[in-house]
Amino acid sequence: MSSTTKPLRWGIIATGAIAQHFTKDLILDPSKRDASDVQHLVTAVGSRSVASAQKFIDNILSSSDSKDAKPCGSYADVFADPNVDVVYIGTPHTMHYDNTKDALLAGKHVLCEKPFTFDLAELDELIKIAREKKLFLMEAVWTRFHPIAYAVQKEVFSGKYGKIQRINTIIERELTDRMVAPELGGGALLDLGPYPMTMLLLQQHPDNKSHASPSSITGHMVPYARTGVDASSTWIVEWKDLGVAVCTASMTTVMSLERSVIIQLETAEIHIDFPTYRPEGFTILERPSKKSPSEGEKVKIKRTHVDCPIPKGAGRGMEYQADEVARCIRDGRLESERCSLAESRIVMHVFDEVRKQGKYPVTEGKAGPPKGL
Ligand SMILES: NC(=O)C1=CN([C@@H]2O[C@H](COP(=O)(O)OP(=O)(O)OC[C@H]3O[C@@H](n4cnc5c(N)ncnc54)[C@H](OP(=O)(O)O)[C@@H]3O)[C@@H](O)[C@H]2O)C=CC1
Ligand SMILES: O=C1OC[C@@H](O)[C@H](O)[C@H]1O
Repeated sequence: MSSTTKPLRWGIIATGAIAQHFTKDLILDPSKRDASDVQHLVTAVGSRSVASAQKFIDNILSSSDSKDAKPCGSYADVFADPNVDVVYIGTPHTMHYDNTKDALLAGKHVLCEKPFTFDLAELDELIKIAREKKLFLMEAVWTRFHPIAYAVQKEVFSGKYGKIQRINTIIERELTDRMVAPELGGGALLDLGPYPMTMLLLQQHPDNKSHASPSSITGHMVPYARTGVDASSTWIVEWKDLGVAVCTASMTTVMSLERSVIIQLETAEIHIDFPTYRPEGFTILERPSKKSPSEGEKVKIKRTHVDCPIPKGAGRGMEYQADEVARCIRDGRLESERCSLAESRIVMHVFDEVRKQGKYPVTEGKAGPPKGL
């Protein structure tokens, strides 16, 4: 850590599971992951109860440079704190819009958990406010910053295996109460769907900020009997000239499958390991020729496994996105190129369409029913 680096001062909103994971990674020494140009400090923690904020500080921050973070018994107190530069939002989905909006209106930069918002209309409003107020805004798509994301893109865009023909990507996780609560925007699509979409977009858009919307979206949802949200969703997305992708997000089964993504190129397949949200390796399977084998012919496939671990000294892998936020804010950039708002917009647009076709139930959350139902 360079002593001249000015720390970015974070306010953490909510004290739940992911806010804890993120904050533990955030306070790790950046120089241990070759990120000596940034420094992070947590200056405030906001919760619906001040006791919970204090407990979070005691458990997570007490032996760090951030030990003096202020416990706040409301999110509003964090937004109003002059010692906070950027707010991390770790509340349930249906609160992301209100929380992000309040933070932006209070003049804070924002990093918000996935899914960014409940629908595209909400996201567009947030982008408008951020641009008007010249504030940084990004969805916390941590996988985009993992070593494997860069390594797979390098293989795909090298051109040596030809163009992408198809992508097949799947995520499966055991459900929790939050994940099936309609009023919290529960369901497989919104909770898990961002990961297949990230895997897909990383391979489709080398510049990470294409504005092209898919030429077709077809969605199917299987309801979860107890609450009516989607227990699993499958959607097919197609871009002109970019091949077709089949994505699945499911809470019905949890299998130890061998791969989370299959990228089929003209002369090779790339299989990315599980789990879809944090893979650390992939296999390249090269075919000897583009032609189909003749009957009885044994095709020799060359298999190369590539390890891409989150390096030792790093945490769970949530800190890389925080480094990106710090660099963007330091350099006066209002948006990340690697995790662009255009890509988040495509995700929300696809989800809106899948929910419409899959007949996702009207939510009682603050965000209201998905537009178009
Ligand atoms: N990037 C990633 O890898 C992950 C991202 N996520 C995303 O993070 C968000 C939160 O998920 P997660 O941390 O698992 O959820 P939790 O239920 O563990 O935590 C959510 C927190 O939000 C606050 N909250 C405010 N209002 C409510 C409410 N009505 N009901 C419940 N909690 C409320 C609470 O904090 P308090 O009491 O302090 O106010 C609560 O602890 C989700 O949008 C999810 O998609 C989740 C897991 C992984
Ligand atoms: O974002 C997520 O990634 C990891 C999963 O365990 C979690 O349920 C989900 O919200």
